[in-house]
Amino acid sequence: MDTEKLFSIIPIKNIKGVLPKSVTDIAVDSRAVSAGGVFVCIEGFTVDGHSFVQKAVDQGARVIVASKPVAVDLEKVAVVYVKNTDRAIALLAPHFYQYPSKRMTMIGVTGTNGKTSVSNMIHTILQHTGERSAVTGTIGFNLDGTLMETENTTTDVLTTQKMIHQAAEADCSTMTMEVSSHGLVEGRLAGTEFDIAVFTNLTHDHLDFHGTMDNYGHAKGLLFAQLGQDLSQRKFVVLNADEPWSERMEKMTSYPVLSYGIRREADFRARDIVLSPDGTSFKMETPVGDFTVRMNVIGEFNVYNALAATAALFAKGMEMEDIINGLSVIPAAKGRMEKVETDLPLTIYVDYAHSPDAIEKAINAVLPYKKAEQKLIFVIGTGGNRDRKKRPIMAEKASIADYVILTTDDPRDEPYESILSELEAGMAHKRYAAIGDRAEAVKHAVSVADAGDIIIFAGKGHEDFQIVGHEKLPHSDAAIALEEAERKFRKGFIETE
Ligand SMILES: CC(=O)N[C@H]1[C@@H](OP(=O)(O)OP(=O)(O)OC[C@H]2O[C@@H](n3ccc(=O)[nH]c3=O)[C@H](O)[C@@H]2O)O[C@H](CO)[C@@H](O)[C@@H]1O[C@H](C)C(=O)N[C@@H](C)C(=O)N[C@H](CCC(=O)O)C(=O)O
Repeated sequence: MDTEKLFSIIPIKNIKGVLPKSVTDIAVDSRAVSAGGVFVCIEGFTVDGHSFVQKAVDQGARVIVASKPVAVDLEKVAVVYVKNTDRAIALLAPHFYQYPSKRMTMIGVTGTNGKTSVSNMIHTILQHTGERSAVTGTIGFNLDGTLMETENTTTDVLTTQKMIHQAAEADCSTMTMEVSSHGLVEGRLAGTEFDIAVFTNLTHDHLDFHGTMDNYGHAKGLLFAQLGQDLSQRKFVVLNADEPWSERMEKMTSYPVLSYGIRREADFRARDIVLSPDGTSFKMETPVGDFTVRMNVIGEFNVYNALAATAALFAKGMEMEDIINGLSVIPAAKGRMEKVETDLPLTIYVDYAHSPDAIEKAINAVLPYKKAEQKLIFVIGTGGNRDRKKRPIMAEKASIADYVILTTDDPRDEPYESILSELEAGMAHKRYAAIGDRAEAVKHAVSVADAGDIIIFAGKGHEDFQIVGHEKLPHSDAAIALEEAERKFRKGFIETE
């Protein structure tokens, strides 16, 4: 890109050295700098990008954007000094990629729970009708079937613009993004203009970051500001009518609202819901008539997710028949009440639930069809050095299960004992074990299970690691549970080690 054009978008304090005529790329991570590119130094929470300038130069950077003095060979590299590099990259990133969000229908999904499932439902339904679609969030960036890993649910502003650009270049008609409150507050969505904003719910989570529920709710509402002002485009807000926070969200936007729900009046409302271990069916009342929905995913929470996805796609202008057809092929989102395939006499689910509300939803997904003779064994863990207030509330919610195993979920460098004792404080009965090592906790869950029982492993979901200390160790609840179950239930099982 022409350098003068690129930097015309930001206020500059001064420039040292000579700017090249053009630059090839832009990076905020020194490890991602390419020859002839720009490196923008970001002052992070843990490290300061200014300390990686030499690395960026060694990688071939031609221009450095900095807010503090940096020592470089000005014969080879130019330095653009700005007041605030966060602000600079928020402007440079969408400018560099030519505002790609304007080239597609952009759907943003926010809320404490349901973001991943709703986003992936929207994506699957679109693909089912042959539309090219991209989706990004906790599970990664899925561009027309190819999945790429991402660091965060909502990625940094540069990665976000790059992904949107890639989706637009691949001729996707729609991109759906999971939007986290961290992402909104930290400006990771600067330059992203959404057409449809979906809000699912707001329950206790991330209060270590936001401080209060009011701040957390306000952060979620920032998504509505991302709808932009281009009124020639169809714009809608989709709100959960059964969620008390939706009333406040509605006051934060002037765009038309489509509501969905089960318990209260809504534009998209489910009734006659039948929940079973193999799927869910219900009648959906919509502004254009009633439809029968059959889905392979389980639990009432997935009825809410389906309603949210339907309202968003209706807002986009999709035919109801196509939406209903698409809902019938939705697979469980990776790690969201995902049934682990096995012919052993156990029903095992892995779920990402790591907030009190999500735990309640996971348990309620199986209670309607759990037989009296079946035990529900529930394994929960919480992360170390994060939102400690939610720990006892999570354990209290988990107490509905017949047997609970309290453990850790990325303990980081917090001792097991403090995590477990804060969880134990919330337990409403004594039918539980507290085991810090997650692998041992998983094995214990299988050891206390009888044939026919149900086990839910909550917290890790799609993740295949456990962060202990500063190390990211490989870990899979499903793999450990299956191995243990083979040993316990399969006659003639031969130990391989
Ligand atoms: C607290 C927080 O938001 N941290 C985010 C932040 O980290 P940070 O400010 O510490 O940045 P850093 O990693 O120290 O790096 C600073 C700068 O140096 C650069 N650097 C770094 C190393 C190097 O060798 N070279 C280099 O140039 C980095 O690219 C960066 O530009 O910027 C990083 C890069 O964008 C994020 O990955 C990181 O998210 C961390 C991993 C995180 O845990 N975030 C959580 C709190 C989060 O954002 N969660 C939400 C919600 C999820 C949910 O809904 O459950 C999410 O959207 O994921």
